[in-house]
Amino acid sequence: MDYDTVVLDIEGTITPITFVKDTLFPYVSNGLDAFLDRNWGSTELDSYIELLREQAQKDVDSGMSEAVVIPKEGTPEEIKAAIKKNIAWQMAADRKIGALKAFQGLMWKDGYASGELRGEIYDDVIPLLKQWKSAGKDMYIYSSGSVPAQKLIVGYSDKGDLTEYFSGYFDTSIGLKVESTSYEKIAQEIGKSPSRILFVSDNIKEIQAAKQAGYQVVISERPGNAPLDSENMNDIIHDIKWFNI
Ligand SMILES: CSCCC(=O)C(=O)COP(=O)(O)O
Ligand SMILES: [Mg+2]
Repeated sequence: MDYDTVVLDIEGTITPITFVKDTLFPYVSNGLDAFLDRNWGSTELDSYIELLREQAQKDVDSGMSEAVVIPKEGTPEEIKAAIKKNIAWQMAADRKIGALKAFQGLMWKDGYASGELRGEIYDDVIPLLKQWKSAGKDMYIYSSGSVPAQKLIVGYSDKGDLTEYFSGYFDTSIGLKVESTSYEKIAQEIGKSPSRILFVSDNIKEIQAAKQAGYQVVISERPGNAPLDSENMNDIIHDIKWFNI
């Protein structure tokens, strides 16, 4: 494989899915009540609630009967109850939607700052980052987690601050990870030909989208990742030890 740029997924690739499901998500679910009470009325929180509200309206408009609307008017208790219901619903569905991901990132910021959270990074990632760096390759992250959340997970990781390795970060504001146009836009933004970029992810749909955009691709197969659908794997490089690339 000959490439000069690497784009990495986070969950299921450089970070165990268990860290996200068993640590990051419960941090949000368990701390939401207190977080809302602590920050209620702040301009920052209001802007994130507005994103959730707009998304909920879009969901309703697109016919999602289970969507939970967040009212603009009402007592703080009524509005908070709707926010909690909205977030619980979205998190149960593990939605990769910008408004939810932004809100999660906002809450995680406190956890990383206090030391309660520390990003879990697979041991084999560090030697690879070093190898790629010394070979002059540029490294980026593309994750459904918000860009601030990405910077936190690699900035406050159990392997130290890894931000020095990354030239940039992309989230779903550039487009969904399962759409090939997102990868085309990333290539344009970083000024590289897709054929010179290697994308690594655990998600076959993301891999297929990147491949369709002309990227080189490698699937990350980690313990605990969702089983890969072999029917969709025909012309996709499948390397169990993706760190051997
Ligand atoms: C980087 S934020 C924590 C992980 C997360 O919420 C997420 O959705 C990660 O998805 P990915 O695209 O990295 O598989
Ligand atoms: Mg992933």
